[in-house]
Amino acid sequence: MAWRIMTSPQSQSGDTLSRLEATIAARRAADPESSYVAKLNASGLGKMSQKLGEEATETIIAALAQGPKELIGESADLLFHLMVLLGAKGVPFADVLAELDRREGVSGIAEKASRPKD
Ligand SMILES: N=c1c2ncn([C@@H]3O[C@H](COP(=O)(O)OP(=O)(O)OP(=O)(O)O)[C@@H](O)[C@H]3O)c2ncn1[C@@H]1O[C@H](COP(=O)(O)O)[C@@H](O)[C@H]1O
Repeated sequence: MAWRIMTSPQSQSGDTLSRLEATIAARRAADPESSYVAKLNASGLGKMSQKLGEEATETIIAALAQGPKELIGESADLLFHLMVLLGAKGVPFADVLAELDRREGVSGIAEKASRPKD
């Protein structure tokens, strides 16, 4: 049976990640004892990058060996940690969306073939 993922009306509006970006910005300077976002920021870019890598690995494991519920959970962790890293680097999420918009309609195969040869 095909899986049907239930989405909330809120997440369908497409601004979930934008709201998360604002929350992360607001929590960055909070008390690391009570805020995970602040704790991550206090620990530095190295730790944030390491967490992103760990969540990517856990997402891969979920995809290969677990079910949709686990894949959804790990994907949420992955996106959250990516948003924290982008925030720490001062990269607006809108810039990432703009890059995706720029790529829209350009086949990955064609784009790769058009790259200059070494
Ligand atoms: N979306 C999230 C979110 N997703 C995952 N996590 C946390 O990410 C961590 C990842 O779990 P892990 O087991 O991999 O991490 P860990 O082993 O506890 O960490 P390490 O000891 O390895 O560093 C957990 O502590 C999760 O609770 C999140 N923490 C916060 N948010 C959002 O950020 C907002 C602000 O959070 P605070 O800054 O904590 O107030 C929240 O209201 C949420 O909207």
